[in-house]
Amino acid sequence: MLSVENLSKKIENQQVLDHVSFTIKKGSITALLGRNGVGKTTLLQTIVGILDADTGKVLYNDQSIQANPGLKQDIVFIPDSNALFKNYSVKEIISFYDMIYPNFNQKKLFELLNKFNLPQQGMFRSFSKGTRAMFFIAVSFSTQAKVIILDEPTNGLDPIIKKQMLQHVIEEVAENDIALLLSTHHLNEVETIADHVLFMKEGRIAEQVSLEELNQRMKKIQIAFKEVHLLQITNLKGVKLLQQSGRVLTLLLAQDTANAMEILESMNPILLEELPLTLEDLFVHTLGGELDVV
Ligand SMILES: Nc1ncnc2c1ncn2[C@@H]1O[C@H](COP(=O)(O)OP(=O)(O)OP(=O)(O)O)[C@@H](O)[C@H]1O
Repeated sequence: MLSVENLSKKIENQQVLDHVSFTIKKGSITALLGRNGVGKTTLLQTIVGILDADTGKVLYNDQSIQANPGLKQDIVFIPDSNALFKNYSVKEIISFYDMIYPNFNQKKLFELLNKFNLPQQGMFRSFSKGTRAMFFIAVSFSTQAKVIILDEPTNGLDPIIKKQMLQHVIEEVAENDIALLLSTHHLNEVETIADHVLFMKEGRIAEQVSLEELNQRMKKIQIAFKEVHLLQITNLKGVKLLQQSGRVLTLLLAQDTANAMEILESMNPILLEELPLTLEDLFVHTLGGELDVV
């Protein structure tokens, strides 16, 4: 539905986006993940044309957005900061979106404001941070755009409203065949709602996969041996040590899982147990290094 092809962008001589390509599909939620400063916000802003790409294209239903700006009526972007609207009233913000999006549904907006206990009038600057964030999430779905792009949408939301909001996002995407792309640092939220993940590293997409595929491809295990040297384990192809606690090793089997399991079993472990794989394991594996990645 929305394809990004070879998008590159330099800012002040820094290659912030480096040949980024991926596709997001309707009825699907894709999470854009990456460490601070890898280019997530720049990517989202370049997709929607707030920033111009140096090279590359963004296609909506196979048509270039740059060449057909009218296509943007089907795409809505909600930035992580809504400071731009702080001097506007709710009424003015609604008029603004109503003017830009021909299918803007005010009835739906007021239903959502009601559902989430959000103010229906007043100056935007008088709202709390969480209320502002929720307000714009409600606005995004009310545009009835088919592609929704949210930059760190849950920042500032308390756990209860966040849970309600994430549930609402899942329902909207499924019911209205929306393609939703969101950037976040909160991996637990991604596990709750996303079906695809884009791992971004130094301006490039390091990996795009479905969570289902990742879970099939990788395994996390706990294993302990009486007399096997650690190096014998960590030298095995595709085996990564996540943690060591005495004799007990927590391993991520990232490639050729069946073969790695066979070799490990042949070493007569005194403990071998499969553990649930978390997105944090995958994040650490894909983006490398330390555990304090987000
Ligand atoms: N207007 C700008 N001027 C100079 N450098 C910029 C500008 N915008 C972005 N950058 C640089 O581009 C890189 C990517 O920034 P970006 O905000 O896209 O990262 P991010 O992945 O969204 O980070 P975070 O997770 O911290 O929000 C950073 O090194 C940043 O300093």
